Amino acid sequence: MTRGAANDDDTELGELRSDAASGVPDALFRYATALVARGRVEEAAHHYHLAGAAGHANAQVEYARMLLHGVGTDADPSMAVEWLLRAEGLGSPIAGYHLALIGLGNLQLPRDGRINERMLTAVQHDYPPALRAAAIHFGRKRNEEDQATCIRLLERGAGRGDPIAALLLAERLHRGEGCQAQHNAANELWLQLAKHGVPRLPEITAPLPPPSPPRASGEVPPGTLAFEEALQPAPWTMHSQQPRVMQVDHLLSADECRLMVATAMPYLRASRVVDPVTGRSDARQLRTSSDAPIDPVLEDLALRVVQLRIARAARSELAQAEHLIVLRYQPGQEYRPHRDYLPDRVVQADRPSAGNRKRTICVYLNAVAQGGETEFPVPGVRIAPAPGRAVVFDNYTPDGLPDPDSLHAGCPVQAGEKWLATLWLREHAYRSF
Ligand SMILES: O=C(O)CCC(=O)C(=O)O
Ligand SMILES: [Fe+2]
Repeated sequence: MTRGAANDDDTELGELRSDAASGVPDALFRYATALVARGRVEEAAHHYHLAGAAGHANAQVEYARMLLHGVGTDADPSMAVEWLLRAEGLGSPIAGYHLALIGLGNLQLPRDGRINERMLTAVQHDYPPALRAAAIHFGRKRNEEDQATCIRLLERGAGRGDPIAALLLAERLHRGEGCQAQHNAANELWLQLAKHGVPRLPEITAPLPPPSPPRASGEVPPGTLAFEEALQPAPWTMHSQQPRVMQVDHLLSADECRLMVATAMPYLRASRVVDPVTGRSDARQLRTSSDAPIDPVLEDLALRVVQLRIARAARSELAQAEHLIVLRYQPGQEYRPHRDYLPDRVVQADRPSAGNRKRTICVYLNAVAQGGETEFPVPGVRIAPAPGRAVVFDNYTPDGLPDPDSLHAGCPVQAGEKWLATLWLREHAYRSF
């Protein structure tokens, strides 16, 4: 039960309700927002819809987000796009940001040049999630100008209250990445964050990823937003042909690894895995780590770009990916030998049209002091964690059957922590946008 739902003393809500009775769009919007804060999402969706229909752009955006994620109403991503286009037509840069986010999936909207244009508009309007995504984008580049842009954008985001921008900025200031080291400024940021209950990130450093190969249209000049760079599949080295096991080095930048850890930290819980025999999600002993399944509601554009990059490194589409999982192993924790494909009954119960988990990609997010390798006992392959490195492997044989030889394990961590991001990739589209 939610706080306000059973509370007749909620005078603030009562006042907002009587204001909303006037039918004035902004009053409807404010009432809906108060309802969301009290967890009354069905009523909120209804009132956002009313305000949106009356031409309130921010209500249109909020209603669209509810349609996109099926919160307070049935999920209807194509209707969500229609409402966002309406709001964008009324001049909302936030609507444009959400359209860019949807466009990355290439399902409800084509993944075209509009993504960069919309992002740029949202950046120019100082919308914090857009600032964060642009900062991380420029932070991958090797030239000084883009590195300085990354710092400036993180400063703008942090100044507008984005805790993740502040965390990323503090790490860069502390280490002098893209700027002179400024320990006092970093400490001040950490102090402010701690006051809001935001802990420091674990230590994550990584070399800058290699520059992406030039496009047909030539090099991207500094200062250009070009998200399509994430589409270029990174080269891999083959460890085994049967089953196929590949390694991709320097896939993610330090900012990208830190973003994943920062997003996951508040949601970590003891891991559960699907028991291959019972199909039940209670075999705790198989995986002793903690994990954070990242609900798509939590995905900002930066995290979508990173996932797109990861999916493409596995020669797959973002839409085929199940929801991102971030895992943390502490000393002694491990993921015992297992296979990632699901029992048929689980596939039947969860998006059967997507098929099974054909391929997996795991990305190591930090340097593990000792242990934590990913081991494939059948081909005898062992891959050591390194920040930004990925391991890609097939769970299916080339003839399209579950491959028992895909057996693998996350070896026990002996010292330090291991952070890992996993995308399980289905045979067909799993996501709806
Ligand atoms: O921790 C590892 O190295 C392996 C993780 C894994 O097997 C998975 O996430 O499916
Ligand atoms: Fe696995």
